[in-house]
Amino acid sequence: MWRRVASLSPLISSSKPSSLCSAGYGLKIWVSFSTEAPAPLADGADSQEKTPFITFVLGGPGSGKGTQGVKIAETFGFTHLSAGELLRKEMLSTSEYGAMIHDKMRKGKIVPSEVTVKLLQREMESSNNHKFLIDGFPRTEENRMFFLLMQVGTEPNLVLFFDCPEEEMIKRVLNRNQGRVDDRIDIVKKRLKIFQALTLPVIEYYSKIGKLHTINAVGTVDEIFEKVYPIFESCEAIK
Ligand SMILES: Nc1ncnc2c1ncn2[C@@H]1O[C@H](COP(=O)(O)OP(=O)(O)O)[C@@H](O)[C@H]1O
Ligand SMILES: O=c1ccn([C@@H]2O[C@H](COP(=O)(O)OP(=O)(O)O)[C@@H](O)[C@H]2O)c(=O)[nH]1
Ligand SMILES: [Mg+2]
Repeated sequence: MWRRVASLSPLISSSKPSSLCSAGYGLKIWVSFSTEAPAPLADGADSQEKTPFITFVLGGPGSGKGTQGVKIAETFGFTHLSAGELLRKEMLSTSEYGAMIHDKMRKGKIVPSEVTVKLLQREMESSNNHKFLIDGFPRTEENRMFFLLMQVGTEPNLVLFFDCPEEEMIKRVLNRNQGRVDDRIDIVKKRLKIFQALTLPVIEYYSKIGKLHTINAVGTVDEIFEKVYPIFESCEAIK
C-alpha cells in the first residue's frame, strides 16, 4: 500500500498550456511498503518516489467508457476505477451512504462529490499502482474541484472524451442488461440532459487547458480501441 505524503508545488495555477500527455505536475507520492505506522520521511529518504498518472474517461451514458476503460487498463497497466461501479458497490454494502446513493442513482442524479471522491481516494491509496484510469468522473465542475482539493492538487494527465450520438447511447444502454436501476428510457433521457448541462462544461475545461482527446465513439469496440491506442502508446510518461 502506498501512502501519500503530498507536497504541492504551484501546479494548479500554471498558465502555461500543458502537453496532451503531461508527465509531472508537482505532486509527489512517496511509496512505502511498511505495514507499521509510518515514520516521518526525511526528504523522501529511503523511499521510492512516484508521481501518479491519472486518466479521466468521460462521455455520456452508453458511450463506451467502461468497455474501453477495461481494454486500456489491461493494455497499458492502469488500475481501472469506475466511479459508478464504486458507488454501486457502496450502495450494496452496509454503508451509511447506501440508501442515499440508491436514491440518487435511480433518479439519474449526481451523488454528492465528497462521497464519490472519498471512494476514489480510498481505492487509490490502497493501490500499489500509480497509474489510474478513472471512468465516469468528474461529472460536474464541483466533482472536478473536489477531487483537486482532496487529492492535493492532482490534475489528470490525460482526459478522454467518447463522443457518441444520443440515439446510439440510448440504444446501447437499453441493451446493456446489467440489471441497473438507471438503465431505463426515462432515466437515460434525464442522464443525457445532466450530461449536457453539467459534464460538457467539464469536458470543455479540459479542452481549454489542452488535456482533452475526443474520440468518435461510433464503430465496433475494436475500431474505437484502435483510435485510443496511439494516445497511450505515444505517451512516454506511462512507460
Ligand atoms: N463500440 C460499441 N458498439 C456497440 N456496443 C458497445 C460499444 N461499446 C460498448 N458497447 C456496449 O454498450 C453498452 C454500454 O457500454 P459501456 O461501456 O457500459 O458504456 P458507459 O460506461 O459509457 O456507460 C454495453 O452493453 C457495451 O457492451
Ligand atoms: O462520479 C459519479 C459517477 C456516477 N454517479 C452516479 O452513478 C450513475 C451511474 O454512473 P456510471 O458511470 O456507472 O454510468 P454510465 O455512464 O457508465 O452508464 C450516474 O448516473 C450517477 O447517478 C455519480 O453520481 N457520480
Ligand atoms: Mg460505465
